[in-house]
Amino acid sequence: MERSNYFGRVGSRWHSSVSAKLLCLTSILLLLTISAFFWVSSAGIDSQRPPTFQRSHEWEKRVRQSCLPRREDNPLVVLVTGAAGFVGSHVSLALRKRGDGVVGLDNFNSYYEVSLKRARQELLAKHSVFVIDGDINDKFIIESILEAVPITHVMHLAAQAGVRYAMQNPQSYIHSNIAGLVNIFEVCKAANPQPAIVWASSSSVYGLNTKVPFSEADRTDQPASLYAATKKAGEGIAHTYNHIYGLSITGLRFFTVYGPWGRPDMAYFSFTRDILKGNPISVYSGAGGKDLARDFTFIDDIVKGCVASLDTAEKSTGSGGKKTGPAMLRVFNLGNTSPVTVPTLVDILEKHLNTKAKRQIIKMPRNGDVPFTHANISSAQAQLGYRPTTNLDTGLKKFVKWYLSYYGDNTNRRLWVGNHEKII
Ligand SMILES: O=C(O)[C@H]1O[C@H](OP(=O)(O)OP(=O)(O)OC[C@H]2O[C@@H](n3ccc(=O)[nH]c3=O)[C@H](O)[C@@H]2O)[C@H](O)[C@@H](O)[C@@H]1O
Repeated sequence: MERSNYFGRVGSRWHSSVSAKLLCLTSILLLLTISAFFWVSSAGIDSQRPPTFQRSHEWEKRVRQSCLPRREDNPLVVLVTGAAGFVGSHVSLALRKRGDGVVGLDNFNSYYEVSLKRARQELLAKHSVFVIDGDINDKFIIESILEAVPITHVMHLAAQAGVRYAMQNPQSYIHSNIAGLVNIFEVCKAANPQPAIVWASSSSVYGLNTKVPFSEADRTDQPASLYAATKKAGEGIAHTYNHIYGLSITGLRFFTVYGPWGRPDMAYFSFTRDILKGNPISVYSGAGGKDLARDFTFIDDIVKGCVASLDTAEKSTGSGGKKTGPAMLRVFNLGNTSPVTVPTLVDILEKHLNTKAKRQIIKMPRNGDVPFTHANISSAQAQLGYRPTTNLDTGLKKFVKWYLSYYGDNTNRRLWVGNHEKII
């Protein structure tokens, strides 16, 4: 055999075995690259988890304990978002006290003093309600909660509230009231079984309407603030998730809610603080010097409306994102049906604080405020048995009692107002 041929043949055999090895090596390398790519990208999804949140057995145990019902007759198992907030903490407490399972979620942001939110969290912990530190935009946390326990209802109260702040920080309203709401709906529609949802809309959707009292069937095309616009958008988004995925959704249009453990950014609260400190208060007046008015609604009445909405919410009809039939979609006014002017609010505060206010009457700034609100609650009365019982004088007396016990009548405490801290 010619050497050259031999080597030729050997060479060609050698070449073919080398190329086979090379091919094999390349495909292994290719396989490794592809799997590495998927591992990294999945790691990328995992690494998107908030560094603070780790789903552990200890965490799951705390969630399950918090959701363990304490009554037999059809207890609810409710995820309350915004549970360290004003309405959220009251609703969580009411549900837990009657024996439902409750777990909370709150991002403890600094829109107002975080210490007040932590104090509400401590109060809930004393009643075995676990409030998880987390943001409604974090899909992983919400999926983890729904996987850890059979959540039957989501009471979605987490939001960027406040009509006037929207002019300072518009993005915060998109982040919480649009993106956050969609995220809640997204996780719920994919859950199996899908929970029913009750969420906080707002009386501000009535905007510049002049027909009073405001009814749910009225057009709501004139929002006066970005806040109101995000709440109106939320109602449209709710319709979409109900229509496509069969989510049972109830929207609640709250009317200027006030009471103990309230929000320091609201007038009744900030007026109280400033009256006690001897600081002037700005009382806005409307066109032609007309007094502004609100249908102020006491927190205990609002809580009854929230709980009745949960109790009457029909099940969602979807399963794992697929709708199997028409689902409940509702919107209710939760107000007091008796508007009171802002100057009268100040009169009542002066009486209960036994201190004269230093009033500065100023023209209502173009800040998203509306001249008045007034709720027609016949729909909530008929379908929820909602009947508000606390008038403003009685409610503010209870608020002032709480305020003085929590802050003391003149102690220097650090308060977050807007996004800066100040001594009150
Ligand atoms: O009904 C609602 O849905 C809304 O009620 C309140 O919004 P608002 O009615 O503006 O409540 P406050 O900020 O407490 O204002 C109450 C009244 O006091 C007036 N005001 C406010 C602040 C101030 O310094 N002076 C003043 O006269 C406002 O114009 C308004 O007429 C809440 O802040 C919103 O989150 C909620 O969505």
